[in-house]
Amino acid sequence: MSLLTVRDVSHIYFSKDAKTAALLDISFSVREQEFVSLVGPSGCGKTTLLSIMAGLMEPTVGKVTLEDEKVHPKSRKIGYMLQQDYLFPWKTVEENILIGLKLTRQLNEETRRKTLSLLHEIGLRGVEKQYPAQLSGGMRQRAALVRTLATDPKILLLDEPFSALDFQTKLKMEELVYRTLKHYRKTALLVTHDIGEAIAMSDRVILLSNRPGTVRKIFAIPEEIRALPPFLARQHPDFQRLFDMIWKELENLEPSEQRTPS
Ligand SMILES: Nc1ncnc2c1ncn2[C@@H]1O[C@H](COP(=O)(O)OP(=O)(O)OP(=O)(O)O)[C@@H](O)[C@H]1O
Repeated sequence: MSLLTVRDVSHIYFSKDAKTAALLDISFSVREQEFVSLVGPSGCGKTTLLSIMAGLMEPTVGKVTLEDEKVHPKSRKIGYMLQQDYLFPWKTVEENILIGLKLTRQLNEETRRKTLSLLHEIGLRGVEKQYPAQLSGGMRQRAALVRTLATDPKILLLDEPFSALDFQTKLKMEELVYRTLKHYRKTALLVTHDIGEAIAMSDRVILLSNRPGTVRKIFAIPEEIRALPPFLARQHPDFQRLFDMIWKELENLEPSEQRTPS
């Protein structure tokens, strides 16, 4: 069943002396418990599309619905995780991960206990009273993941959440996010520049064209790769074939100076 639907979305940025067409006629849907990635050339409108899906921006044309209702920025059904963790530096880890619950008036003994137990499950026991500056980049992103999951959103929108991390930490975070979202049966949409990450984590990969971004192709990841966690998925014999297929499509789209494999 479709959880989130993007229907005929186009977006134009208007400024004083210019018009920038960012997205053109985008339609797709995300099913419950599905993990979908969005990849595409730099500047093709991925972040714009994610902001529209989060209800933070109104598209020029078209609409996005979540469980058949138009998305809006205050919806508790949407969780957002970004490249920067945006933890409040003056608040402890515990205060940070409980902030969404507090703001949405859902904080009680049970939600507090559940959130702290999630913090412990993902390996952050003992840091509750510490401040974000005392944690490593990977630990901060883990805390940000707990904060996002605390309010029990229906869908998580992930905007390059691992791109600021070193390679080893990034692989560990991919694994952790994948396992946590599968365990809690969450639906997710990931924007990434990393084709390997998209294949390893997703059920489907949507490739956008150059700006204005349109849906160029949707790749369904074969069951035998989908069933594996990211680390093992990357070692599957068909992984490289898929990577090359998407890379080739992307390469045809990129301006020539940007053609370097990631
Ligand atoms: N506020 C804005 N006003 C005008 N133009 C904008 C604005 N925000 C984005 N754009 C333009 O819209 C296009 C799409 O931007 P967007 O950030 O959505 O792309 P992206 O695919 O996420 O980029 P990247 O891969 O580099 O992160 C770009 O050409 C960008 O310059």
